[in-house]
Amino acid sequence: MTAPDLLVCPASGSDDEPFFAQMADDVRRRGYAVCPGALPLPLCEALLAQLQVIPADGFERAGVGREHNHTLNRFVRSDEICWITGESAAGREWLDWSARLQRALNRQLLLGLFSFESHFAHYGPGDFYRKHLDAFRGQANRVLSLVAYLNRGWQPDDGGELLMYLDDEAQGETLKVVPALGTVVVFLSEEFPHEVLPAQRDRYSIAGWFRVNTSTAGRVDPPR
Ligand SMILES: O=C(O)CCC(=O)C(=O)O
Ligand SMILES: [Fe+2]
Repeated sequence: MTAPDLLVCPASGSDDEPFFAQMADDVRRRGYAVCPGALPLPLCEALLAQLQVIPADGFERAGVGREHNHTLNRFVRSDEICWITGESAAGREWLDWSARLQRALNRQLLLGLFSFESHFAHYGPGDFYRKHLDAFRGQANRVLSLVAYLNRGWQPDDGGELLMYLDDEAQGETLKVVPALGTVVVFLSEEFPHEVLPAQRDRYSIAGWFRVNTSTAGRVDPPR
């Protein structure tokens, strides 16, 4: 099992556009991008401060599946989540940043991304999210997954990596992403099974999904 060379995005500069262009290019060429330092540090800090003021009951046990298929399943995932609605300044700043990324991806990849939903996730020591796909071909309108990490000073033996299965069919090539502060991952939701390995310490991230509009008469999807 070998990991491919990582194409690392430029890690400095206040302008997001070079990061967005690199992400679009990587997604076009291979379906995913891993971008250390892509989430601007002031935004990381605002989000970390926001995490500290969310009351304990602001987090809920994460579930699996959508709408009426939504179930809690502790064998699949054991993290807790808090949806980002844009009520806080940090939440709004995050949604603005994601909206700019969405526009850049639409411009460069013509994906027709239409809406975005995202939540904070907290994995306590030992928590996990087993191998899964974020969307299933044919039914899903989740097109592109986005994960941003909010962990300072993550050490190699802290664990908690995102394990991506790059080609499930053939050689079983995988890639481990360290959940370090500011690292952003985007990938085609239907294409890449992935899992979160248990960590030794608290692990914070934001997981989000860009969706296309699959509304038909009488059924509004994405639900609002
Ligand atoms: O936190 C991560 O690294 C990935 C989380 C994930 O796969 C999900 O929430 O669907
Ligand atoms: Fe996922």
